[in-house]
Amino acid sequence: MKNIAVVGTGYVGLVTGVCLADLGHHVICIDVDEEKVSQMRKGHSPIYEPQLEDLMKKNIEEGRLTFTTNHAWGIRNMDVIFLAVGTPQQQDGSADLSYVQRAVNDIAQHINRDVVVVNKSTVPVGTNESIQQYFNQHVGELGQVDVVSNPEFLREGSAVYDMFHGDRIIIGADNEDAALLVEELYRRLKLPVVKTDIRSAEMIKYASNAFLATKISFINEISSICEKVGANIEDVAYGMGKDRRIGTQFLQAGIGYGGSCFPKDTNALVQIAGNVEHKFDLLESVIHVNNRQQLLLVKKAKERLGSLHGKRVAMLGLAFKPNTDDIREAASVVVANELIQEGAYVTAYDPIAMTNAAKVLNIEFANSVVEALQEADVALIITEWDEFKQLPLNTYSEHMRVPIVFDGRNCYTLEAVQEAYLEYHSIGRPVVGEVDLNKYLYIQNFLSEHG
Ligand SMILES: NC(=O)c1ccc[n+]([C@@H]2O[C@H](COP(=O)([O-])OP(=O)(O)OC[C@H]3O[C@@H](n4cnc5c(N)ncnc54)[C@H](O)[C@@H]3O)[C@@H](O)[C@H]2O)c1
Ligand SMILES: O=c1ccn([C@@H]2O[C@H](COP(=O)(O)OP(=O)(O)O[C@H]3O[C@H](CO)[C@@H](O)[C@H](O)[C@H]3O)[C@@H](O)[C@H]2O)c(=O)[nH]1
Repeated sequence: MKNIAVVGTGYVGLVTGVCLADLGHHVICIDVDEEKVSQMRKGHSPIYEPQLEDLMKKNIEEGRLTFTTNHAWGIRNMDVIFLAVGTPQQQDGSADLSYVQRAVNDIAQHINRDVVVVNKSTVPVGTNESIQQYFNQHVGELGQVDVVSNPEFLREGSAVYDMFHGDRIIIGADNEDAALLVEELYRRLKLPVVKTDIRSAEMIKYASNAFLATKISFINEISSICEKVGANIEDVAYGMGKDRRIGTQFLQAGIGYGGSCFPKDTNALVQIAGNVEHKFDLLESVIHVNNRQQLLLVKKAKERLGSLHGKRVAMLGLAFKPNTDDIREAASVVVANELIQEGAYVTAYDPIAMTNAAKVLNIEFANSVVEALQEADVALIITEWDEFKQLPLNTYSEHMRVPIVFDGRNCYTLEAVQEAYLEYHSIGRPVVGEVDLNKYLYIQNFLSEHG
């Protein structure tokens, strides 16, 4: 069992640290954020991620997992140092490597022996070679540093599960011994290992995310055509997915992909290609389709209601996907800002992500689905939380002023909706239960005037 430091305790760093500790290694997690570290020391996870907190507490209690803000304390005498700091998007779409540079500098100052540095941050091709050169120049006689690229493929919301059940572990290294050491760290997981050179490992990460994003934009384009030709996207995707060469996954049509990875990594890959004078037309289209898709519900609602000015809009869901509190690059942010621009009154509800959303959105937040739907003229479903999927469908008509729902995640079957009193618009499927808006509003006005 090894002594391991993990630098950066976000989604990737914390989950990696906790899981490596659970595999029996001694792990110290280092972060510059004092508040986060003090929470984690008490066994509290700063992020919402199923199973994570229980596993953290268990490994803290069993003495294999500690946390610090002190790089010197965390780095010295380690066998392996994992790097898992953020690589956010810059204005021009390229990856911001300043956190990586800072962390590499922090690590270099404290290395006092031979060590393997394993990079889990998603970085442009060639970055890990630059990191290797930096260590060669700055660590000197104190120890030999070998840099290994080990990109991460976990999904938020199922990060712990993915760590233990991933499809593959990618190890990109120029030094065979360093690659073997990293393989050994994960051996107990019994997962397929792909060993390659550093540049190919870096590219595998971007190409994988870009391919998955392409599948999503492709199915979203097909869904728009389905709406016009009278086909049903759910059946189309099911039928396509039955072909094993296509596969069933990532064919869920919706309001586009969000999150901290696909948007930034697709943009970064366009930049990486551009740097070597390759215009990545296909990926640029994928991004363009996604940007358009995120606004689809607002466009449809506007067309249906004439104008959204002064209308009460209930937004169900804010997280970029279920089972996470993350709203980075979430469609909800784009949708809410567009609704405000259109002059609508927006009330949103999300089971977990409202605290994060309140930091960036100037809208009203409700304490429940029912509170969000109260007197609404239209409801938009943004995230497919189970809570929304399991909602009795008459809840909409019982609480909304006009029961019109635009479902961006196809949460309900058309058969179920047909049974309910509801006008239902979804993605790539026919509209169900169209109400006569004029008659509806007339009755509503009559009732409010005459009690
Ligand atoms: N979030 C995901 O699902 C996911 C999945 C696969 C890969 N990735 C990649 O992994 C990397 C990390 O992503 P994330 O979502 O975990 O990031 P994050 O922003 O959630 O966390 C990064 C952490 O690093 C800390 N940090 C920054 N500089 C530091 C330093 N010098 N020393 C110590 N700590 C420092 C920050 O305080 C923060 O807690 C990114 O490159 C991302 O693209 C993310
Ligand atoms: O069929 C689908 C599948 C996903 N999505 C959307 O795509 C986005 C991303 O979803 P998902 O991939 O499940 O979540 P992430 O946590 O962003 O994980 C992706 O990004 C990570 C960071 O790089 C990688 O590690 C993972 O392998 C990769 O799946 C979300 O907005 C989803 O709603 C769809 O619209 N349709």
